[in-house]
Amino acid sequence: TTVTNETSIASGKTFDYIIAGAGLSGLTVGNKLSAKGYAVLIIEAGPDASWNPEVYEAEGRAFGSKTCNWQYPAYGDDGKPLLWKVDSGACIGGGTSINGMVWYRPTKAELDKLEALGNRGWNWDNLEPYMVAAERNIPPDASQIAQGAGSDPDAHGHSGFVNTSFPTPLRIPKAVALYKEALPLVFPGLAIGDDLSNRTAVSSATSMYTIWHDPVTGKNRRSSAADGYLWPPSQQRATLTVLATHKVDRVLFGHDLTAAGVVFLPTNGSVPSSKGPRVYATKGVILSAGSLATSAILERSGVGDPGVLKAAGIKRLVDLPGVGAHLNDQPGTAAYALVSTAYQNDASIIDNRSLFAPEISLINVDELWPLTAASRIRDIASARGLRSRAQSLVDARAAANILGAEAVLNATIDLIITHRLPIVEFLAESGGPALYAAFWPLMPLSRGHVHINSSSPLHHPIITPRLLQDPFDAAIAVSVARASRAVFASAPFGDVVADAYYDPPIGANGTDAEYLAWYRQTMIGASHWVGATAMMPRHLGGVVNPQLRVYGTSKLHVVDAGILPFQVTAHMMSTLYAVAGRAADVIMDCQ
Ligand SMILES: Cc1cc2nc3c(=O)[nH]c(=O)nc-3n(C[C@H](O)[C@H](O)[C@H](O)COP(=O)(O)OP(=O)(O)OC[C@H]3O[C@@H](n4cnc5c(N)ncnc54)[C@H](O)[C@@H]3O)c2cc1C
Repeated sequence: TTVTNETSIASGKTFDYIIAGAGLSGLTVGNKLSAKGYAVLIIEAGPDASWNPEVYEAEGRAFGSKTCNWQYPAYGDDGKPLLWKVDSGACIGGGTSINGMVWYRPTKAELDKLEALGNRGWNWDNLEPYMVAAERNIPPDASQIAQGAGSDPDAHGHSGFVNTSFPTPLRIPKAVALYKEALPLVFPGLAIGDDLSNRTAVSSATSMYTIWHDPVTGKNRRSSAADGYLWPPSQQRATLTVLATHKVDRVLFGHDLTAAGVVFLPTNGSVPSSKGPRVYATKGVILSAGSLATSAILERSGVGDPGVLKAAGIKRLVDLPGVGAHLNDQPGTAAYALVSTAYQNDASIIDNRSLFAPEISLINVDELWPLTAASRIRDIASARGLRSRAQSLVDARAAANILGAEAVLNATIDLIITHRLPIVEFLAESGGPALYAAFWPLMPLSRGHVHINSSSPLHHPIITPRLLQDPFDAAIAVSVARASRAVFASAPFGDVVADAYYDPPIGANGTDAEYLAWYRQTMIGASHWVGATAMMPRHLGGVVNPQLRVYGTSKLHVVDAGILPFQVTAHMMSTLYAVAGRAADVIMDCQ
């Protein structure tokens, strides 16, 4: 495999396939296509950062690090910048080079819902084998099992390329034991188990990560998409070329809007975009630049909402208002409890290591609202149509998007009500002088958008997250924030916690308005962006069809997190490796 920064490797040349973005999806698809003998070029905007311990050491990355991170600005509806920046992978490996590495699987119900939204073939039965194929699970050892870790062999793959395992040593075992005792007291019915990938039996467990333990250095190492699909000696092949530090500007179309290649340029801006070199593809162009960048490439190529294209000075080729609409992420924040001084130096309670969230709990409506679940569900079910209409009118100004928003909303409500899928993720942690919980609504109904406002590929996309705009999301946020305080105020923490209401200093009698105001002030996106190029029927505001082909074009596909129309109730990677694996087969079948 050739990996280079040299423009000349691609300039003026012809490949079978060109892929934009060497992140999770681009590397998975590129690996599979090149294995079949196709000549594949992947163009990645960022560098190869595999030499950097911030990337390869699982615990080497400081929070908010700029290494391999676009740190995109985000904006409110008023166009003013928000206080937080959006983390997004910016080197070979994409998000998997900087992410939190948490690994567990989604459920059958939600993957089947992809198909129910009009995407034939995209269901659990077809995707699960790809999840299995991607993973190489390393079971816990006896001491990890004794501390609550466990791995159900049926819920994992065992001979893939992405390593999954528990950290050595496990983190904060005494605190995790207290969390396991306290959480079901506050969320009655929560099923504490040993493997969150087996969701038929478990809804809270010790976390597993995409890591492996290196006995030579004694450190936990990240297992990124590049570690799995690009660097291994067994995966080297003459048919794969990766051009790093170059950005795809736009797609070149031939006759009948058939994708024929791309214009690209060095990410450092050393070549003006009007002079960007071209590279050609005979079989297709695949956009895998991620939820936050693929829609920008489409828009610069003339595919998108006519209003957006006009404002950016781009000639319209395909009227596709779903591009950049339906953007969705989970709004997260954290609440802290002060640990009594006697325990502040106890490493089994506070270790200040950075493998995030040693215990993860997934909480459903009955557990969040034990006394009022039925009436809450009635409220949300009766308001569903009105809500999506109002929201989408603000978002996208297009009829198809309103219908699409409604279809997604109905699907989500069905998953919450009929399948009792979780609505909150609760992550147990400690740090500094405190124990703390981070949390977010897991399947938020609010939706934002991401668009360009200029034709330059060197300008960042304009991300408008619109987190917590929907009243249902806001109600969940307030309730889980309150519940987090109750966890730290519960009997199991009696000895360890000195102040359950340490930060924010809002007491048990704080009002909903106070909790909501604090939540809005402190929240950031959980980095699980989906929806910007949704796989849905075109009349619902979809951008790609079930073959992942962009509507109105030929030989142009999107394969990345943006094609998911809604959140899954698991961190993204397990689903995305499966989606990308199947996508490669679907795209080859199109030939
Ligand atoms: C901070 C953070 C923490 C996360 N934690 C977890 C976690 O614990 N568990 C989990 O499962 N998921 C987690 N995720 C989410 C997960 O990493 C992403 O969902 C996943 O990487 C998305 O894959 P993708 O292929 O869509 O895009 P990415 O992996 O982001 O890849 C897109 C690539 O395209 C490149 N690119 C962008 N624009 C262009 C262009 N114009 N031309 C060429 N290349 C371009 C980017 O540099 C990037 O390398 C996290 C993400 C982040 C950012």
